[in-house]
Amino acid sequence: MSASRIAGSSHACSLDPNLVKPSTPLVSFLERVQETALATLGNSTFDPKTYVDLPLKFNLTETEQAFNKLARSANGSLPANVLNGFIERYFDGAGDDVVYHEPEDYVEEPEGFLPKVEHPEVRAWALKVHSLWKNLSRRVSSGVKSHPHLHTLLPLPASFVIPGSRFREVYYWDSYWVIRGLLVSKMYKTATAIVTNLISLIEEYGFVLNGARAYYTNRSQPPLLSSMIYEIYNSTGDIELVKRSLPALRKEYEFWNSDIHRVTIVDAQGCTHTLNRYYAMWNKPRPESSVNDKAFASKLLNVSKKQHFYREVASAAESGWDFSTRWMRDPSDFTTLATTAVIPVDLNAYILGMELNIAFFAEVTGDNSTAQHFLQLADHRKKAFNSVFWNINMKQWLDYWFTSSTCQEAQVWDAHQQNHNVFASNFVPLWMEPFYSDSSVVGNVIGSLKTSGLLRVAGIATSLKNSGQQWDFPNGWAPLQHMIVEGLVKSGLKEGASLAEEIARRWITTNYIAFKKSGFMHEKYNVENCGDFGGGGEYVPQTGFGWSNGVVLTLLEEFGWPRDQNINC
Ligand SMILES: OC[C@H]1O[C@H](O[C@H]2O[C@H](CO)[C@@H](O)[C@H](O)[C@H]2O)[C@H](O)[C@@H](O)[C@@H]1O
Repeated sequence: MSASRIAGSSHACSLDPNLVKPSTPLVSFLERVQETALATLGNSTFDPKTYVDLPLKFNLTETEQAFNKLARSANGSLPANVLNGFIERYFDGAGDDVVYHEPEDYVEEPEGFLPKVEHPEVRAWALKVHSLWKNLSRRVSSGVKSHPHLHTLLPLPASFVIPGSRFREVYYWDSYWVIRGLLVSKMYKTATAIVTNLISLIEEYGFVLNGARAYYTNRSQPPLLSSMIYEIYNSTGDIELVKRSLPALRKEYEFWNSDIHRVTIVDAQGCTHTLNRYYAMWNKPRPESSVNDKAFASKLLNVSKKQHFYREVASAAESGWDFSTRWMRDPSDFTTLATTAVIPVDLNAYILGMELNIAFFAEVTGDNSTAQHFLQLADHRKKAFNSVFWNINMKQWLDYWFTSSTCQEAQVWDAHQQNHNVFASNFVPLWMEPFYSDSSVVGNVIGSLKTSGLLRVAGIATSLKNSGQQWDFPNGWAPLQHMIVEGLVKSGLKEGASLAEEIARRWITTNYIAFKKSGFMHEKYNVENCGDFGGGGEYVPQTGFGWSNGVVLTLLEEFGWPRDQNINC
């Protein structure tokens, strides 16, 4: 459907409306502190996440008692000096429990670093990007390990790389691009340490959490762990890593195929397909954004509507695309988020990747029956892609929206329920071998990508909707474009290679310009007029952020930068 509103009941696909993974008493208490801080300090520079990241100095009971004794005004506020005094006395600073870590495999210029980058300025910049791994490397403090109940930070066994800025902990899908960049930097140990942490989360919680915080235990993020392991194995041949990962990966596969994430759909030919969706085990405000979520929910009239909305919000966070009109029935109304009613193309592409990677790992470790089993699962999913997602007219794969609330029962496929809006995710299947190796599919997809409107000044945008949401135009900085680029290259088609190169050139150039003009770690940079790329304030590459560093280094490795190639637009 091309209309911007997507049909269906507002309660599509709720299983058990009460399905919730309880959070800890510390998280609930810190949400109260967050609420008081907002009432006291006001909205202007308020970051709710800061408050749920505060480590306790004393035990929770004592802290809570002291907090309850503070005299509040009717709206719940405190005098600012009282609040600040309380926070200073009872808490360490947000992030004090995440300490710098000196990566043992970091050297200033690794041997064989980016041989194809000859341009002296670009090379110097690439080395600076490389040096950021040092700035972004962390481990948990010893206090987190000895007194875990005082921290929302989870006690991970190894070091990790954080995205940066307000994100002071390791994130699931960010780690994929971080690891790709670390491999370019020849930092194999650092890359493996990240995977060790993610595996430990599966061992503890049954899945990889959104991020390593107590308030992220109700959801995951796009499942890219098997791809991280695949890339490390490809670079190092570390078969021991593969062996120790396999049980965890199979556990993660079960998580994504459990009742909450699994959906069935009967196609136009009467064949039944099993696919997956995002679904958070949560129906309350996200603790790290509690005050914001509550403000949105305030217009909803009853508790069950609010709970439903909160689950859709948390499920959008599970998608990594928080937030985008992609998940909204009405793009102008945030409370119409309906993430759990969508069967997303990209999620299913990642799970297809997981099936193929598990099959590959089983094969290299000599477990042929597991390999065969997962190849069969991948084959079924490939068929589902063709029947459920593929749109022959648009020549791309489209998200599918449920029509009714009974996603436990198989639904019958209806062409009108494909979402005809264009998103970068519509092209992510190109990253997968069954699709990039099919030259007629790739040929068609290249044509539709070129005319999609997604190709912009900084590469591929995430969406075309100018909604003000983080993952929509003009803010959509798209790490996903790296996957699309890789698929285009792997297709072996000349046209694919030149389109990939063009996308990479745009991403690298605009990131470089942003760096030159405002340095690293700006939250937003307005690329104004970028010569033949166009521009006009459309895109804001986040130079210096963990995953954008990874994308820059990986694209530079693939495409290089000749001495005589212009870098200024
Ligand atoms: O605090 C709000 C949200 O922040 C995270 O999401 C965003 O940052 C992540 C880290 O870079 C990134 O993985 C994600 O795609 C971004 O949208 C967090 O993951 C969310 O769960 C959280 O609600």
